Amino acid sequence: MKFFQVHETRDVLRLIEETYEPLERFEEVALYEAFGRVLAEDVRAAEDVPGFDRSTVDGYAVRAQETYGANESMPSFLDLTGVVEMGGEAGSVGAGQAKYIPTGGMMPDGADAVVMIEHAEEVGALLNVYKQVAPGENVIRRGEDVRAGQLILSRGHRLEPQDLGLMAAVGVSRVKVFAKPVVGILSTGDEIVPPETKQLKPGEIRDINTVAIGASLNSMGAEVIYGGIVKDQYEEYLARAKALFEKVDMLIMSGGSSVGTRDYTVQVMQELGEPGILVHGISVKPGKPTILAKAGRKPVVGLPGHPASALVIFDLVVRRIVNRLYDRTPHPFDPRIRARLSRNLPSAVGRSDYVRVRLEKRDGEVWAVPVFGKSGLVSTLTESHGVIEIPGPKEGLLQGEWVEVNCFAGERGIVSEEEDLSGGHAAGCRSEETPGCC
Ligand SMILES: Nc1nc2c(c(=O)[nH]1)N[C@H]1C(S)=C(S)[C@@H](COP(=O)(O)OP(=O)(O)OC[C@H]3O[C@@H](n4cnc5c(N)ncnc54)[C@H](O)[C@@H]3O)O[C@H]1N2
Ligand code: MOO
Repeated sequence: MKFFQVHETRDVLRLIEETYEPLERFEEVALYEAFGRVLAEDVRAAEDVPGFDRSTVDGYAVRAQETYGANESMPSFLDLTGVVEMGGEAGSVGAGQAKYIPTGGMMPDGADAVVMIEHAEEVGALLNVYKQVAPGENVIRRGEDVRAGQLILSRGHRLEPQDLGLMAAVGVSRVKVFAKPVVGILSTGDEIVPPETKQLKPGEIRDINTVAIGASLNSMGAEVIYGGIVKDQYEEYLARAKALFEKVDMLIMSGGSSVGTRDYTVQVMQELGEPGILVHGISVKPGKPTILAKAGRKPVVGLPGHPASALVIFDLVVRRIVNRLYDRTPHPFDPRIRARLSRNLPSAVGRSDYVRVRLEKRDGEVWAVPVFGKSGLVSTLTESHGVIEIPGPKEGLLQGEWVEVNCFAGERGIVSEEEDLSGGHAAGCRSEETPGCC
């Protein structure tokens, strides 16, 4: 009799960290091409940013102590000695003097604060100052943003727009990044036909997983080689898997992961090379029949055929493996949103359950409403914004309990404007289109 030797989720996650190694292929790219790429080395600032003291307002560069006590009825009077030009030398401000300075202009020597133009008045060559300023007021100091020698970004960091801006500021115009991992995906099943198929024959279904998993990989910056659909026929499956395996850094197989008589994925994966199968069966629902293997240095994953299972396991397992290829430390907080559970959820002790939920706003609070449905139903995913975990040791969760919703990555988590849940964005979420969840 065949059965799964299921592994605890936490053991599988540890095994992923310990087993799979970073890619050793790098390339150098210009900043303009670096968005979304993962740094292959630490980046340090070679110089201070800003490189000189700058004004943060349009106003007058002064010596702060000469404005002390100034107010509307008793202004300070200073000699106006000139104008600071943008992008040029600023000269100096002596005792009793002031210079006009635009926002971002270089502070003249001797000046230590800027009076905003709203609080001063030019009267010929004199400046009346109506409000005192403290030393450093309205000034960004040299090196206040970044210090020369400072570590600004670490290896394994995925570059966001603000990171590119920071590197531009310190004069880093090209960066060494990990090569995009090339990931192959192969779907198996006699009943699976391409999505373009107009007329399905009895028993046929269109391939959902290839495109959905491919897009999930693209969202992580991977390059995808679509291996197509292969019949449940061992020799053909093995030949196609071997051919694809040669071209990729990681191989994903969808379907045939269970223990049925025509489920050949385990056998095929075992044939790809040593050390072979590491895990067949994880104590999760959905996704129990997941298979993890390694052939040489390359990760090989067998995803359960049910589309909802395949995508939940992508988020739980495959995402982490791709991050290992990038030597990327997971962000300390994933985009999550706290919500209250709308109903009791029982669960089997010893198994981690991942329950799809839709987020709803009721009386000013965000509620997580379970979206039930078998893992073969893909529409349950588009109706949900994320999943909640019921950890292995728990018997379930209670109605009204606060839960953390692990939001689906990218566009799968869109919450429409009418349903705007948080009035803002979840921590770490930068997408304009996904208030509350991203
Ligand atoms: N005796 C047992 N049978 C099953 C068990 C079990 O523990 N004992 N586990 C069930 C679970 S849970 C899952 S999940 C599935 C996983 O099965 P496979 O990975 O072998 O997948 P298939 O049998 O090939 O397909 C399952 C289901 O999904 C559909 N499918 C497959 N590929 C695609 C695709 N690319 N796009 C859309 N849909 C796909 C396929 O038609 C099947 O309906 O095993 C259970 N069985
Ligand atoms: O564990 Mo399966 O993946 O529920 O359908």
